[in-house]
Amino acid sequence: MCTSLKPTEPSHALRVVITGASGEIGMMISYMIAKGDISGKNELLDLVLYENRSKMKQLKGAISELGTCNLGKVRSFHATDSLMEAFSNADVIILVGGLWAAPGYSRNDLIGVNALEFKEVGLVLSKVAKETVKILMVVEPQNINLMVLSYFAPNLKPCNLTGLSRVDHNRAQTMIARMLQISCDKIAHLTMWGNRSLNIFPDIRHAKIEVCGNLLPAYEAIKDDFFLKYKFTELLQNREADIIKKRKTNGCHQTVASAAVQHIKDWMQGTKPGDWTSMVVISDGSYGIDKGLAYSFPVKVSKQGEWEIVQDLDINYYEREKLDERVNEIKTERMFAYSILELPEAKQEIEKDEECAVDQARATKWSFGHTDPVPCSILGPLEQERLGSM
Ligand SMILES: NC(=O)c1ccc[n+]([C@@H]2O[C@H](COP(=O)([O-])OP(=O)(O)OC[C@H]3O[C@@H](n4cnc5c(N)ncnc54)[C@H](O)[C@@H]3O)[C@@H](O)[C@H]2O)c1
Repeated sequence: MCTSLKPTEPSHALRVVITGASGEIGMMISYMIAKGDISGKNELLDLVLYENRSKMKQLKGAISELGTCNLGKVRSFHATDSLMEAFSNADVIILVGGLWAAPGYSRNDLIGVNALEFKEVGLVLSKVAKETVKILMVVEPQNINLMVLSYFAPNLKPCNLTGLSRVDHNRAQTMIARMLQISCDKIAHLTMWGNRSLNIFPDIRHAKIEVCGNLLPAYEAIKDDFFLKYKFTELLQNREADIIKKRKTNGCHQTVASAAVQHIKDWMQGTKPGDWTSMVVISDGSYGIDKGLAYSFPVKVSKQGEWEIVQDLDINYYEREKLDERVNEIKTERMFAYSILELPEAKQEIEKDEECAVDQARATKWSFGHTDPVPCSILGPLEQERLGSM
């Protein structure tokens, strides 16, 4: 005979934390996760939504609404303005709260303010993070914020930390799919290298497209080398600004939210067999990228949720240059963040850079000049028409 009227629930639920949860992107991510977009078949969720104290009223309102959506996967909702409380025992942490690149803010403003924020986040994580926690950095610039966080939470290992480069990965995949009038899942082996900036470097040369059951190199399937080499990157770089202008909005919230949720799902359940995705991870020195630098690589994830960098892609001279440009950009921004935080590494890097500058000046005498082999051209009306509807 049943002696209790309380229904039984499994004792374990996945504890997922979202910061900046009452913002545009945080709200969308919360909804997608609450309806089960990242959880396994029978997995329940405890959803912890963190906001600044000044936003608690809005957050509680947002939770009231989510709570009436009949989203079957959620066992509990919890709102908090305490990082310590939010991060304790968390299985997944999605960091969305932070300053964004609103008009009037420079990239350096963004780096400076967010560096101070992620110092605090790192310090709290160093005290309460679970050994197995999965942390996704959504706030820009993801690479720098991730390195700051990791500096102040040295107990976290690279396997705990990733950043979002899936936004541009998804955009590139969708743009190719629309060009060929096929579904996105027919496109594999795309990579966004480095960081998310106006100089994003998409790698289409290694991409494959499924045609009649066979995987063809993208260049062979698309048959427009000029477009792929010289115009695709430019289009991708302008994609966000284009959408924002057309929609008269301040950001591509759906794009970022769905990329973040897909990133977490892949990280928890594994990438598609035979394919990979793009993730910002802490470099182990692969492809000659400095060890310890947060950098977007081709990454595959096992069914057990362990990521690894895809190895042995051949990198040509032009790609090498682009990869190294990204490294230099990230290192310069890291140095700026470290100097705001008055870290000893900033001083050391400045000294090292000064030595390098002297060495370079000496070496210039013997080096021969190199110019970028890719001219950056403006789109012709035909391409604009062709891509206008994407
Ligand atoms: N990875 C990407 O490709 C990409 C693209 C666009 C935006 N973003 C990032 O997404 C983030 C959210 O964008 P949004 O459009 O939702 O902005 P939003 O302003 O609508 O929301 C941001 C939320 O963060 C909160 N917040 C601010 N500082 C905080 C702090 N110190 N701690 C916790 N919460 C804090 C705010 O209260 C606000 O609710 C931005 O920081 C932006 O950098 C990432």
